[in-house]
Order: sequence, then structure tokens, then C-alpha cells
Amino acid sequence: MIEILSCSEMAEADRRAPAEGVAGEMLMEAAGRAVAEAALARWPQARRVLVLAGPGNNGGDGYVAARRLAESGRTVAVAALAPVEALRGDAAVMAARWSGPTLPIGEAGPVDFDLVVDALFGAGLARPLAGVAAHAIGRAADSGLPVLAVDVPSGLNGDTGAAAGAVLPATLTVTFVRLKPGHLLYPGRALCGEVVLADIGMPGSVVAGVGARTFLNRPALWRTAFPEPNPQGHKYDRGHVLVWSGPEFATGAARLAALGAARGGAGAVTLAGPAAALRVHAAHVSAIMLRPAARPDDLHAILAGRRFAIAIVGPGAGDGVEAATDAALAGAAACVLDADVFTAFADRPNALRDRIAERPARPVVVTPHEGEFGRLFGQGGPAGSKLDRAREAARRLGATVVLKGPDTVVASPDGRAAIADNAPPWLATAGAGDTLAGFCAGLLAQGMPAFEAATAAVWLHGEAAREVGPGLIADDLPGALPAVLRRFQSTVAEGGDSQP
Ligand SMILES: NC(=O)C1=CN([C@@H]2O[C@H](COP(=O)(O)OP(=O)(O)OC[C@H]3O[C@@H](n4cnc5c(N)ncnc54)[C@H](O)[C@@H]3O)[C@@H](O)[C@H]2O)[C@@H](O)CC1
Ligand SMILES: Nc1ncnc2c1ncn2[C@@H]1O[C@H](COP(=O)(O)OP(=O)(O)O)[C@@H](O)[C@H]1O
Ligand SMILES: [K+]
Repeated sequence: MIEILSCSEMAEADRRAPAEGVAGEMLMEAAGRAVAEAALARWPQARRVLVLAGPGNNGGDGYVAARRLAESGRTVAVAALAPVEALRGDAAVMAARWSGPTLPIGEAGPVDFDLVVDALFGAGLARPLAGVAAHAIGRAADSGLPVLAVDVPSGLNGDTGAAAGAVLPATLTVTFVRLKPGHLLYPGRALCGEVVLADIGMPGSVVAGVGARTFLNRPALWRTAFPEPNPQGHKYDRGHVLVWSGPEFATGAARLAALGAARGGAGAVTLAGPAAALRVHAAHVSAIMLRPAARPDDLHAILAGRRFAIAIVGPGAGDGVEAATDAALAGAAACVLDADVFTAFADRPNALRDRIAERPARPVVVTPHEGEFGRLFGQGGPAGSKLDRAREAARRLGATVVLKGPDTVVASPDGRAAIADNAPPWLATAGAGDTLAGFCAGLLAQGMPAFEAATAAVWLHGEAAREVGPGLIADDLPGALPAVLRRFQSTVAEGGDSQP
């Protein structure tokens, strides 16, 4: 279940379901039942439940949950935002099946309850919450009671993970069919609390028919493209990664990228840069080769001598970064551009785009964090959610974009995008991004396509950080990769996934 559906894609699936023999009423019954079951499982001691019911289908789910909870012996009251007569379609049907107490929302406070079920607004939120609805969620939030959100916390935009107005933070969110971007993108991810994805009987064929282009970043997304070493191969079959190293006193970043590339599976890795910098590298590395390049332009000759090389430029690149980028784009089979590249091309994304466009068949992966993304694009840069911005950036640059953070988005120029949810907070440490650039290059070197290499690298990076645990420094990440790869390979052998 790796597709992520936008609110409109989910509505499209709803519209298509009846043609496949699944009526809306069946879906709503199943959704409300899933909410009630989750409430009973998570809060078995809660005797009195207040259900906040909105004017649309989210409210309809709430009426079903109210009935199911009452049937299981709970004392339930519905606080309705709209009079029952105003409801339409399936929601009206479900409200009619509810025979327990219903109060106008302004008259029902969360006093004397143990749990609030938030079924005010879901995927149909059309504007910021105001008036009586905003007042009601304010009271629910202030009550300190646990909140179970139906589909998404009311007030949260399910597509963007942002809230334009008031929002009711949830302890637990029960959503249906597939995750939405807002469950994964911050601040939405935090506002959802724990997320339970319930199967409500939506046929897989209906979901497939919607043609989603956004995915959860899990091995299922890229496993079939993951490189398998040829038993009879030699090291150069697994590619050669060339890392441009800046000056003597800033070698760490390039070295982390080089180690990342080697652990990521490249057959050979070379650090190229000024001799003084290479002397520093020499004191630290053994498996990594060193190649003097007094000036970035020397990279042209080094790359010309290689049939297949992946270049990393940016980590600790220093002054010559633009020339090094030019040489890499001109001579490497694929490039990973990071860090200083975004400073060199600050406010000139079109200059970078034009250079990338000169060799359209050679994949380029760019790996900015939010600050670098803003620096590169400047005023007039891509707008909208993190997902929208990464997608638009990939389209504009003609490159695979890895927009890093706790909810890293990878976007391909072909429109596909993936959101990661496995990075622990201690991954936010100096040098972690350099290692990620290396992991990505190591996979590109083995022939993995750019979107798959970038998504796999991001996932492995998050897993490596979990493997190390709190206290992690970036130096730990390359060495943590073998354990992660071993686990990944054994789940592949079993045909499974290390995470669902
Ligand atoms: N396939 C699915 O995923 C299913 C979805 N279902 C539910 O259907 C929900 C979507 O239903 P709807 O499309 O009816 O949308 P909602 O129930 O989220 O809200 C739509 C209603 O709220 C009004 N509204 C929107 N923003 C408002 C605001 N700020 N202030 C006041 N009124 C506002 C709209 O005019 C409309 O009447 C999902 O979130 C989910 O809970 C379930 O019934 C089961 C099936
Ligand atoms: N709050 C967070 N939780 C999890 N991962 C994070 C968080 N913030 C940043 N990261 C990850 O940490 C890494 C930091 O990279 P970056 O900012 O480029 O650092 P550096 O340039 O020092 O290498 C990225 O992979 C990013 O996705
Ligand atoms: K809700």
C-alpha cells in the first residue's frame, strides 16, 4: 500500500467504487466501524464518548462510529455542526441510523466525556475553520481529552500537511484506503498523532485506476530496481564514483560522501582535489583512492579517461564549485549535486537547468535541504506544499530532487514523487547530508535509475540512523549500512518488506 492519494484522488476513487460493486454506503459503514474499533482498542477504559460530526461524509463516518460505539456499550453523544436535515447522501443515511442523543455543537461541550472523536472535516475541507466549528475544536483541545481524528485532524489540509486556520491535534488518526500527503508532511504528521490505516474494502483496481504518482518511500517502491552484484563481475562493473574535494581545511564533507558512496556499493571511489587536501584525506581513508586535481577544470581530463563515472560535487567543495559542477555535468555518466552547488547557483536555477539540459540522457540528482532549496530558487521559486515544491523543482531543473528534512521528498522530472517517514530526529546532524549524497551515488554507480537510487538512498539513510540510534554522528552512517543492507536483502529473499 505504497500509493499516497491526494484528497481529490481519494474522492475520485470514491466516485469509481460503485462501478466495481462497492457502494459509498458500504465504504462509510466500514470506515465508521474501523474508527469505533480503533477507539475501543486504544481506549478500552473510555466509557463516555463525544463525537463531533460535520456536515459532509466525514460527519457521516462519525455517525457510524457513534452507533458502533453505543452498540458496544459506550455512552455516546453526537455534537452536530449541521442539523441532520441538512446532511446529504450517505451521511444523511448514516445520521438517520443513529438514534442516540444529538446536540447542536454549540451546546455540547467535552465535559463529562473520556474521549473525543473528531469527525468534523476530512478530505473535503475547503477553507480555514471559523466560527462555531473553530470554537468547538478549541474547547476540545483545551479539554485535554484524547482525540481520535477521523481521516485527518479537522482543520488540517490533507494534501499539504498544513493548517490555514485552527486545527484539532489528534492522539490517534484513523484514515482509510491509502495515506494522504498530509499524514506524512510536517506539521501534519505531528498533528495526526499515531496513524492507523484501515482497509475499508476499496478494491485495489479502483485505487490503481486513479493513477497516483505519489508514494510512500518503502522498499516496495524501488526493490525491483535495487542492484544485484554480478557473481562474475569485477569492481568496475559496480561503477566508479569521483568526489570533488575542496581545500585542505574543509575535507570532512567530501570524505563522508566518498565513504557513503563506497558503502552504498560503488566498486571504486576516488577523491579528487588539491594535493594538500588529499594529504589530509590520506590520513583517514584506505579503500578510497586519491587523485590530485589542482584545479576543478582538471576534472575534465580525469573524467574523460573513464567510461563510466558518477560524480559528486558540492560537499565541502569550496570556491571552485561552479567549475567542478561544469566538469561533472560534462563528463560524468550521472551526477549528485549537493551543498555548495546551491550557493554557487544561488538565484540562478535556470543556469543550472541549462547546464543539466545539455546532456539530457545523463541523470542528475540534487539534494538540497530547505535552506539550500530557498537559496537556489530565490524569489519566484516553487510554491505550495513540500511535495508540490519538490515536484515543481524537479520539473524546472530536469533533475531528480531530494528535498531533505524529517519528511524528505524525492521528486522525479517525470512527475513521480515519494515521501519518507523513517528518518529519526537524531539524523539531523552535521555531515549526514554528505553521506546521503554518497549513498545515492553508490547506487547510481551500480546502474540504478535516478528516482529509484535517490529514494532507496533516502530510505537506507534513515534506516542506518535508526540502526545507530541516539548519539549518532555522521561518521557512523557509512559503517551502519551493511547491517541495514543485510536485513533488507534477507527480506527481499523472503519476498517481504522490512516495513509494511
Ligand atoms: N474513500 C474514502 O476515503 C472514504 C471517505 N470517507 C469520508 O469522507 C470524507 C470526505 O467527505 P466530504 O467530501 O463530504 O468532505 P468533509 O466531510 O471533509 O467536508 C465537506 C463538507 O464541509 C464543508 N466545509 C468544508 N470546509 C469547511 C469549513 N472550513 N467550514 C465549514 N464548512 C466547511 C463543505 O462545504 C462540505 O459540506 C473523508 O474525509 C472521509 O472521512 C468515508 O465516508 C469512507 C470512504
Ligand atoms: N528533524 C529531522 N528528522 C529526521 N531527519 C532529519 C531531520 N532534519 C534533517 N534530517 C535529515 O538529516 C540530514 C541532514 O542533511 P544536511 O542538512 O544536508 O546536513 P549536512 O549538510 O551537514 O550534511 C538529511 O538527510 C535530512 O533529511
Ligand atoms: K476529522
